[in-house]
Amino acid sequence: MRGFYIGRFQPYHNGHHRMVEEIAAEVDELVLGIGSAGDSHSPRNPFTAGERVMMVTKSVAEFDVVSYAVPIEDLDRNSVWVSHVQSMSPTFDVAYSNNPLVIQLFREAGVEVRQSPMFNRDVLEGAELRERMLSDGDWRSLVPAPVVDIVEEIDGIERIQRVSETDSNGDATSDPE
Ligand SMILES: Nc1ncnc2c1ncn2[C@@H]1O[C@H](COP(=O)(O)OP(=O)(O)OP(=O)(O)O)[C@@H](O)[C@H]1O
Ligand SMILES: NC(=O)c1ccc[n+]([C@@H]2O[C@H](COP(=O)(O)O)[C@@H](O)[C@H]2O)c1
Repeated sequence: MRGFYIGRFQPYHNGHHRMVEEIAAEVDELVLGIGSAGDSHSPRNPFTAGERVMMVTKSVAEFDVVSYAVPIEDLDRNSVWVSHVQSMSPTFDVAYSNNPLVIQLFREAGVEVRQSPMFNRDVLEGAELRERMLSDGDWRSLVPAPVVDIVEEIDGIERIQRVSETDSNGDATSDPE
Protein backbone atom coordinates (compact mmCIF):
# COMPACT_ATOMS: atom_id res chain seq x y z
CA MET A 1 0.00 0.00 0.00
CA ARG A 2 1.19 3.53 -0.80
CA GLY A 3 0.39 6.59 1.34
CA PHE A 4 0.56 10.34 0.68
CA TYR A 5 1.41 13.01 3.27
CA ILE A 6 1.59 16.69 2.35
CA GLY A 7 2.95 19.62 4.35
CA ARG A 8 4.78 22.87 3.75
CA PHE A 9 7.62 21.57 5.93
CA GLN A 10 8.97 25.10 6.64
CA PRO A 11 11.02 23.47 8.15
CA TYR A 12 10.48 19.69 8.50
CA HIS A 13 10.33 19.13 12.29
CA ASN A 14 9.99 16.37 14.90
CA GLY A 15 6.15 16.56 14.81
CA HIS A 16 6.19 15.72 11.09
CA HIS A 17 8.83 13.08 11.78
CA ARG A 18 6.70 11.34 14.44
CA MET A 19 3.78 11.35 12.02
CA VAL A 20 5.94 9.79 9.29
CA GLU A 21 7.17 7.16 11.75
CA GLU A 22 3.56 6.13 12.42
CA ILE A 23 2.62 6.20 8.74
CA ALA A 24 5.67 4.07 7.89
CA ALA A 25 4.28 1.33 10.12
CA GLU A 26 1.08 1.25 8.03
CA VAL A 27 2.29 1.53 4.43
CA ASP A 28 5.00 0.03 2.21
CA GLU A 29 5.64 3.23 0.29
CA LEU A 30 5.13 6.89 1.14
CA VAL A 31 4.87 9.98 -1.04
CA LEU A 32 5.85 13.16 0.80
CA GLY A 33 4.21 16.14 -0.91
CA ILE A 34 6.24 19.33 -0.54
CA GLY A 35 3.36 21.83 -0.42
CA SER A 36 3.40 25.45 -1.60
CA ALA A 37 6.43 24.42 -3.65
CA GLY A 38 6.72 27.76 -5.45
CA ASP A 39 7.06 29.71 -2.21
CA SER A 40 10.42 30.55 -0.63
CA HIS A 41 12.43 33.45 0.77
CA SER A 42 9.61 34.85 2.91
CA PRO A 43 9.19 34.80 6.71
CA ARG A 44 6.44 32.16 6.54
CA ASN A 45 8.06 30.15 3.73
CA PRO A 46 11.83 30.64 3.99
CA PHE A 47 13.02 27.42 2.33
CA THR A 48 12.84 26.42 -1.34
CA ALA A 49 11.14 23.24 -2.53
CA GLY A 50 14.58 21.74 -3.28
CA GLU A 51 15.83 22.50 0.22
CA ARG A 52 12.71 20.90 1.71
CA VAL A 53 13.20 17.85 -0.55
CA MET A 54 16.64 17.47 1.04
CA MET A 55 15.28 17.85 4.61
CA VAL A 56 12.54 15.27 4.07
CA THR A 57 14.59 12.76 2.07
CA LYS A 58 17.54 12.65 4.47
CA SER A 59 15.31 12.52 7.58
CA VAL A 60 12.97 9.78 6.34
CA ALA A 61 15.93 7.57 5.33
CA GLU A 62 16.00 6.22 8.90
CA PHE A 63 12.59 4.55 8.45
CA ASP A 64 11.86 1.28 6.71
CA VAL A 65 9.72 2.71 3.92
CA VAL A 66 10.27 3.48 0.25
CA SER A 67 9.73 7.23 -0.07
CA TYR A 68 9.32 9.81 -2.81
CA ALA A 69 9.45 13.58 -2.20
CA VAL A 70 7.29 15.44 -4.75
CA PRO A 71 7.03 19.25 -4.89
CA ILE A 72 3.41 20.43 -5.34
CA GLU A 73 2.72 24.07 -6.27
CA ASP A 74 -0.39 25.84 -4.97
CA LEU A 75 -3.40 26.55 -7.22
CA ASP A 76 -5.96 29.35 -7.02
CA ARG A 77 -8.73 26.75 -7.35
CA ASN A 78 -9.30 24.41 -4.40
CA SER A 79 -11.91 22.48 -6.41
CA VAL A 80 -9.29 20.96 -8.72
CA TRP A 81 -6.42 20.69 -6.22
CA VAL A 82 -6.78 16.93 -5.62
CA SER A 83 -6.54 16.26 -9.38
CA HIS A 84 -3.46 18.48 -9.49
CA VAL A 85 -1.87 16.50 -6.63
CA GLN A 86 -2.72 13.21 -8.32
CA SER A 87 -1.18 14.42 -11.58
CA MET A 88 2.14 15.18 -9.85
CA SER A 89 2.40 12.20 -7.47
CA PRO A 90 2.90 8.45 -7.77
CA THR A 91 -0.56 6.90 -7.26
CA PHE A 92 -1.59 6.44 -3.64
CA ASP A 93 -4.29 4.56 -1.69
CA VAL A 94 -4.59 6.73 1.40
CA ALA A 95 -3.81 10.35 2.31
CA TYR A 96 -2.59 11.41 5.75
CA SER A 97 -3.28 14.92 7.02
CA ASN A 98 -4.39 16.93 10.04
CA ASN A 99 -5.21 19.99 7.90
CA PRO A 100 -9.03 20.49 7.74
CA LEU A 101 -9.07 21.84 4.16
CA VAL A 102 -6.81 19.06 2.88
CA ILE A 103 -8.99 16.45 4.62
CA GLN A 104 -12.18 17.94 3.15
CA LEU A 105 -10.81 18.12 -0.40
CA PHE A 106 -9.51 14.54 -0.39
CA ARG A 107 -12.71 13.14 1.16
CA GLU A 108 -14.91 14.94 -1.39
CA ALA A 109 -12.76 13.40 -4.12
CA GLY A 110 -13.32 9.93 -2.64
CA VAL A 111 -9.81 9.48 -1.25
CA GLU A 112 -9.48 7.77 2.14
CA VAL A 113 -7.95 10.14 4.72
CA ARG A 114 -6.31 9.21 8.01
CA GLN A 115 -5.47 11.68 10.77
CA SER A 116 -2.92 11.43 13.55
CA PRO A 117 -2.69 13.02 16.98
CA MET A 118 -0.72 16.26 17.20
CA PHE A 119 2.60 15.54 18.92
CA ASN A 120 3.88 18.09 21.43
CA ARG A 121 2.14 20.83 19.45
CA ASP A 122 3.05 23.59 21.93
CA VAL A 123 6.58 23.54 20.50
CA LEU A 124 6.42 21.27 17.42
CA GLU A 125 4.92 23.84 15.06
CA GLY A 126 6.55 25.47 12.04
CA ALA A 127 5.77 29.00 13.26
CA GLU A 128 7.48 28.28 16.62
CA LEU A 129 10.52 26.85 14.84
CA ARG A 130 10.82 29.90 12.57
CA GLU A 131 10.46 32.21 15.57
CA ARG A 132 13.32 30.41 17.34
CA MET A 133 15.46 30.59 14.18
CA LEU A 134 14.86 34.34 14.03
CA SER A 135 15.71 34.95 17.67
CA ASP A 136 18.70 32.58 17.91
CA GLY A 137 16.65 30.28 20.18
CA ASP A 138 16.92 26.50 20.47
CA TRP A 139 15.40 25.13 17.26
CA ARG A 140 17.98 22.37 16.79
CA SER A 141 16.44 20.09 19.43
CA LEU A 142 13.07 20.21 17.61
CA VAL A 143 14.18 18.85 14.20
CA PRO A 144 15.81 15.61 12.97
CA ALA A 145 19.62 15.82 12.82
CA PRO A 146 19.82 16.00 8.99
CA VAL A 147 17.68 19.17 9.04
CA VAL A 148 20.25 20.90 11.27
CA ASP A 149 22.99 20.05 8.74
CA ILE A 150 20.92 21.27 5.77
CA VAL A 151 19.92 24.57 7.41
CA GLU A 152 23.60 25.17 8.15
CA GLU A 153 24.68 24.14 4.62
CA ILE A 154 22.30 26.67 3.02
CA ASP A 155 22.89 29.46 5.57
CA GLY A 156 19.22 29.18 6.45
CA ILE A 157 19.35 31.21 9.66
CA GLU A 158 20.98 34.16 7.92
CA ARG A 159 18.28 33.93 5.22
CA ILE A 160 15.27 33.81 7.55
CA GLN A 161 16.66 36.73 9.54
CA ARG A 162 17.27 38.76 6.39
CA VAL A 163 13.86 38.12 4.79
CA SER A 164 12.16 38.98 8.09
CA GLU A 165 13.83 42.35 8.44
CA THR A 166 11.40 45.25 8.73
CA ASP A 167 11.46 48.55 6.88
CA SER A 168 11.60 51.95 8.57
CA ASN A 169 7.82 51.84 9.21
CA GLY A 170 8.18 48.56 11.06
CA ASP A 171 6.42 46.68 8.22
CA ALA A 172 7.75 43.34 7.07
CA THR A 173 9.63 43.73 3.78
CA SER A 174 8.24 40.42 2.46
CA ASP A 175 5.19 38.20 3.15
CA PRO A 176 4.10 38.59 6.76
CA GLU A 177 3.88 35.51 9.02
N1 LIG B 1 3.38 18.45 16.03
C1 LIG B 1 2.70 17.82 15.08
N2 LIG B 1 2.21 16.59 15.27
C2 LIG B 1 1.50 15.94 14.31
N3 LIG B 1 1.23 16.46 13.11
C3 LIG B 1 1.70 17.70 12.85
C4 LIG B 1 2.47 18.44 13.82
N4 LIG B 1 2.79 19.64 13.28
C5 LIG B 1 2.24 19.64 12.04
N5 LIG B 1 1.57 18.49 11.79
C6 LIG B 1 0.82 18.15 10.59
O1 LIG B 1 1.70 17.99 9.52
C7 LIG B 1 1.09 18.49 8.31
C8 LIG B 1 1.98 19.53 7.71
O2 LIG B 1 2.05 20.64 8.58
P1 LIG B 1 2.84 21.97 8.28
O3 LIG B 1 3.95 21.72 7.33
O4 LIG B 1 1.88 23.07 8.00
O5 LIG B 1 3.49 22.19 9.71
P2 LIG B 1 3.12 23.19 10.84
O6 LIG B 1 3.99 22.82 11.98
O7 LIG B 1 1.62 23.21 11.07
O8 LIG B 1 3.65 24.53 10.20
P3 LIG B 1 3.22 26.07 10.16
O9 LIG B 1 3.24 26.57 11.57
O10 LIG B 1 4.30 26.62 9.29
O11 LIG B 1 1.86 26.13 9.50
C9 LIG B 1 -0.30 19.00 8.70
O12 LIG B 1 -1.23 17.96 8.47
C10 LIG B 1 -0.13 19.29 10.16
O13 LIG B 1 -1.35 19.24 10.87
N1 LIG C 1 -5.63 25.21 -3.69
C1 LIG C 1 -4.45 24.81 -3.25
O1 LIG C 1 -3.43 25.08 -3.86
C2 LIG C 1 -4.34 24.03 -1.99
C3 LIG C 1 -5.42 23.47 -1.34
C4 LIG C 1 -5.19 22.73 -0.19
C5 LIG C 1 -3.90 22.59 0.31
N2 LIG C 1 -2.87 23.16 -0.37
C6 LIG C 1 -1.49 23.06 0.12
O2 LIG C 1 -1.27 21.84 0.76
C7 LIG C 1 -0.33 22.06 1.80
C8 LIG C 1 -0.98 21.59 3.07
O3 LIG C 1 -0.02 21.55 4.01
P1 LIG C 1 -0.19 22.08 5.50
O4 LIG C 1 -1.03 21.02 6.16
O5 LIG C 1 1.21 22.13 5.90
O6 LIG C 1 -0.87 23.43 5.43
C9 LIG C 1 0.02 23.55 1.82
O7 LIG C 1 1.19 23.75 1.06
C10 LIG C 1 -1.17 24.15 1.12
O8 LIG C 1 -0.87 25.37 0.45
C11 LIG C 1 -3.06 23.86 -1.49
